Parts: sequence; structure tokens; C-alpha cells
Amino acid sequence: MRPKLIVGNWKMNGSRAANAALLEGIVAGLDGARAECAVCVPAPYLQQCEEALKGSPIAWGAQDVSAYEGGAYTGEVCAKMLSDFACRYVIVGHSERRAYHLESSGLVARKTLAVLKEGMTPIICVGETLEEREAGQTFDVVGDQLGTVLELLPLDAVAKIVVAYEPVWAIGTGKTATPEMAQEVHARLRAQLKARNGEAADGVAILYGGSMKPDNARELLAQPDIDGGLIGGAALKAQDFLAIIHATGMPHE
Ligand SMILES: O=C(CO)COP(=O)(O)O
Repeated sequence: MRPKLIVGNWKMNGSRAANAALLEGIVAGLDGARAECAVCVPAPYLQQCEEALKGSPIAWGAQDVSAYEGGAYTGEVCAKMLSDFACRYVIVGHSERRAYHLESSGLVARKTLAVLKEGMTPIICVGETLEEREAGQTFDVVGDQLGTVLELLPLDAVAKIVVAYEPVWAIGTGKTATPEMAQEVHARLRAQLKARNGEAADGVAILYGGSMKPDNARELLAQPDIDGGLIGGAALKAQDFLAIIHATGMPHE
């Protein structure tokens, strides 16, 4: 069985004071947790995370990265800088980056390679909009988003990625995909990974993201191809984030 992975995506939230309290609360409540967990924080707070979490079971990471290696790219943060702060994970291709910063799947693929080159784990996000779902295009859209990345990846790198299925219509809206809807897409993504690298695909974590909360986490996480969660809003409250972490590994009723 794949280990569960719960990742908090703080998005553009936090302050030094709020982060300190949140991280302290999470670390204090982790006893007995069976999932791996991590927080992906705004870049200015990576040093704070490194100091607060070093030696704890919680990993940390970033929410985006430049596709470039360094140099004259004002405002960008390269993968080497993220690994300098001991990031384990880097989210790439989040739908908010695709929508508000016009990131293409080709760019997401290049960012994925940049992350892997520095020895970190990319969390590659895919997901359809409501219009696309209603038009019956869900599998085409997510298949295309993942496929563009897979095409560029060396075969042996498939084992080193994490995929996150985040239906755009479920993000921050309180509308969650039902466990069956999510499982259906996750199974298709797993099949796509298998077609690319049959040996590696079973070990790849496919996370669900989109209004995952303490009250729906257990059912979602019980699905065979849902290997964890990418959590937005609920990752900003220690109690909620912990409740999701502790929802893994519990018998499904
Ligand atoms: O976008 C998300 C995580 O990356 C999900 O956000 P919410 O959990 O707030 O819906």
C-alpha cells in the first residue's frame, strides 16, 4: 500500500507570528499520525519553516518555481534557491498559476524538470473547470495536462513525481468532488502513468485537492487511488489540518 501524503498549500497567506503559532500547533498534535505531511509556504517564509520544522516529521516546500536556472529573471525564484532552504516539495501547475499567470502545460513541464534536477519532489497539479466537466471533457483536459509533463520526463523520473488532481470548481468553493468522482479521475491518471512507466506508476502518490476538510477527508482518503490530499483553507488551522492528517490510516466505516 502506498503511504498517505497530506500537504498543506498555504497559498498567499501567513505572517511570521501566525506561521509560528500554526506550525507549533501542528507539530504538537502529530503524535500517532500515520501519514507523511508537509507544508508548502510562501517563499519568504521558507527560512522560518526550516528553523521551526527541522528535526520534526513535517517536511516543507514551495508553491511555485522558475523554469530558469538563475540569472536575469526579476522576481523569479529558482529551484536551487528552494533546495538551499531544504525544501522537499514544490507545487507546480496549480490552477491559480495556470489561470492568473497564464502558465501552460509546457511551462509546467519545464518547471517539473527544474525541480527534479535539484533533487526535490514536484507536486504536479491538474484539474478541469466546471465548464469542461459539464462538457464531458474532464479526462481530455487532465490527460492533456499530465501528458504534456510526462512527454518531457525521462522514464526513470516518473517514480519521483507526485500528482495532484484538483478540480478547479472544487477549490475554495466548499464543493468537493464525491469520493467516486475523484476516484474515477485518479484511476485514469494512474493508468496514464502506467502507460508511460508501468513499474513506477503504482508507487506514485496521486493527491486530491479541492475543499478537503475534516468532515470529508476520511471518505476521500479511503479510495484506492487517492493517496493523500493537497489542502488549502483547512491547512491554515492547526486543528483542521491535524484532523485530516489523522483521518488517514483509520479504518473506513
Ligand atoms: O487549491 C487547493 C490546494 O492546492 C485546495 O484549496 P481548498 O482546500 O481551499 O479548496
